[in-house]
Amino acid sequence: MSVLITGGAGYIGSHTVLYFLDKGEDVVVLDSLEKGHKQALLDGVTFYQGSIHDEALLSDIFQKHTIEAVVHFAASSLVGESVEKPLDYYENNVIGSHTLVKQMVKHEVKHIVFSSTAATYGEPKNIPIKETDPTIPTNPYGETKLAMEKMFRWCDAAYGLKSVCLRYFNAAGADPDGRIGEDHTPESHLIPIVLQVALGQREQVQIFGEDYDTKDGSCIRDYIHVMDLAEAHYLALEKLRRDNTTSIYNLGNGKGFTVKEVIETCREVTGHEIPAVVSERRAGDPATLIASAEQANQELGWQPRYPELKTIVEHAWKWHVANPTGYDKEIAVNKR
Ligand SMILES: NC(=O)c1ccc[n+]([C@@H]2O[C@H](COP(=O)([O-])OP(=O)(O)OC[C@H]3O[C@@H](n4cnc5c(N)ncnc54)[C@H](O)[C@@H]3O)[C@@H](O)[C@H]2O)c1
Ligand SMILES: O=c1ccn([C@@H]2O[C@H](COP(=O)(O)OP(=O)(O)O[C@H]3O[C@H](CO)[C@H](O)[C@H](O)[C@H]3O)[C@@H](O)[C@H]2O)c(=O)[nH]1
Repeated sequence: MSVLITGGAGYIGSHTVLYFLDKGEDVVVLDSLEKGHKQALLDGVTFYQGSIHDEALLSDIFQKHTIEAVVHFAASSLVGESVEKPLDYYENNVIGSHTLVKQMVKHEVKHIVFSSTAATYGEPKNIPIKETDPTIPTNPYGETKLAMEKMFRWCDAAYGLKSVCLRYFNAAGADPDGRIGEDHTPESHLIPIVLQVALGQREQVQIFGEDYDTKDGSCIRDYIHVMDLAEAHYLALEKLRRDNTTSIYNLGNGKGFTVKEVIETCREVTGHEIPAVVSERRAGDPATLIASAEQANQELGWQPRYPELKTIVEHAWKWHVANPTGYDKEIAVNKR
């Protein structure tokens, strides 16, 4: 029995593949490589380069392998881009997932673990945010993820497809052993951008707004280690196998850090000065996003192993120092 991991060559997907392999799972990866990296896949992974839109390819994969469950990362996930190109986001995230799920139903695959996001909440009513809080997305990206969550609920009622939707807060860090890391082009996430400044690849980091209602005026986010996310996917799959029920969980540390605190931690870890300038707010950024992950703690038995921001930055820094230009130019094929 195999687990199909879509988007498995991307940042969070590749770390999850690593975790699943370490757990002895048989993994099949489908990724278009539009954003992902072949080099992020270690030896021994069965890999198909292609799209979740490709029905024939999906059908082929479901016929060739005995797929027990799907872990579905493949998506477009830039908030700003989604505002400019909503139709692209509906196409890749909603229509793409619809095509995938249709094939799952056809081939009687009954379990899916889905990458959802804190962006489903929009501007939060309460901090920390609970799964039962209102979901009113402020951008098309969050809206498409919420649409998928709802589709899964109806698919449970109609076809018995059981899903676990994981609403991640801010993924960060890298494999502690330095085998793989984060390489997005263009990079939009705070921590890798700050580390690129430390590496001398950018002159400075921009702080998007310092007039928010927070302790130092910059936005607060809940940063969660990518390997802790990977583990949560495994625990979600185990829960599906055990209980066969549909559910939704927040994944975060329950602790928030301002943009300025993140930059300061990066200065401590790297020993570099890291110039920062304050610029305009970025459209669509809520002031504060902090997860209540109590439900995942209790029902999945999930406890983050690397909750400290310093550790998260240290692991990211280790990979960036070893791979200053990311995968394409520096890294050879990884060996487990
Ligand atoms: N990074 C975060 O902080 C964060 C937070 C919340 C949710 N998420 C979600 O987690 C998932 C993974 O995020 P990531 O940061 O690893 O992104 P990523 O871009 O690194 O990974 C996504 C992968 O999916 C692949 N892909 C995209 N469209 C595809 C398609 N149509 N067919 C096949 N492959 C396709 C890309 O090539 C890429 O390898 C996404 O669904 C994202 O929305 C990410
Ligand atoms: O150069 C930068 C980049 C980011 N930021 C700030 O740093 C914080 C974190 O920004 P990221 O871009 O790293 O992450 P986001 O919080 O915007 O988004 C992440 O979390 C979201 C859920 O909250 C979505 O799921 C999304 O996919 C995921 O990337 C934000 O306040 C942002 O304004 C800066 O100040 N300067």
